[in-house]
Amino acid sequence: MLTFLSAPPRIDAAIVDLDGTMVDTQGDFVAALGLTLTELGLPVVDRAFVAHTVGKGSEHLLRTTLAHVGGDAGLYDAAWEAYQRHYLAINGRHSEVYPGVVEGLQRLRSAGLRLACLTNKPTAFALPLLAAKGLDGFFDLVFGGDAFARKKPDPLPLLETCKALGSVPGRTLMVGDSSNDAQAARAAGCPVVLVSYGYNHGQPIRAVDADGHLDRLDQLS
Ligand SMILES: O=C(O)COP(=O)(O)O
Ligand SMILES: [Mg+2]
Repeated sequence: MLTFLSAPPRIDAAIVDLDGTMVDTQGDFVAALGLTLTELGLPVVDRAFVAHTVGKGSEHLLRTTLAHVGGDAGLYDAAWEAYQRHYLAINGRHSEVYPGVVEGLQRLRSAGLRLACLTNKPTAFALPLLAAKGLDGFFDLVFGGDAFARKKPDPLPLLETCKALGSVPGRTLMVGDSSNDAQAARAAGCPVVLVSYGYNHGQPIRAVDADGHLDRLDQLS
């Protein structure tokens, strides 16, 4: 499965990140934040701001956005209610599956691996997005950022996902797009490969320690 690595580990299962790895969701984040900020009478944010800020969950994105546009921290609860409402209404409308993702997931499944999607996005956003993009059928399990007590880059969500998959971390491949995924994988003891086209807080992904870097998920072979 990881023949592009010099010493490929044996893999029984894979954990795949969602935003920036399988689906380019930047447009959904910009749209839902725009509707939320407009409702609150605040200025909107652009794509570049979202690309730098996304990755540590929706609560972090919203708090950072409010601070960036000069919104009072006391607005957070109202903003969170509005953001969830708007995000669920537009979920997937401004998002695209990256080239090679379907083929890559098909390869992982044909290799007999159990698959989980593990994202920092709330589970209630992740499930309908995967379904809308026709990706839900690939996954035995889907866990969002609210599924466990801590989010990536903490290793806890990976360790819990390995347990749920019935697979040991050393044989469970993490596929992600950011240092959150890589740090969580390293701390959990999972091999990790990173895609080159995602968000990674606006930083170069090849500088992030990983077992390999891919330009498309169908390079997994
Ligand atoms: O919602 C986010 O902040 C990013 O989610 P991800 O873990 O799927 O990249
Ligand atoms: Mg990601």
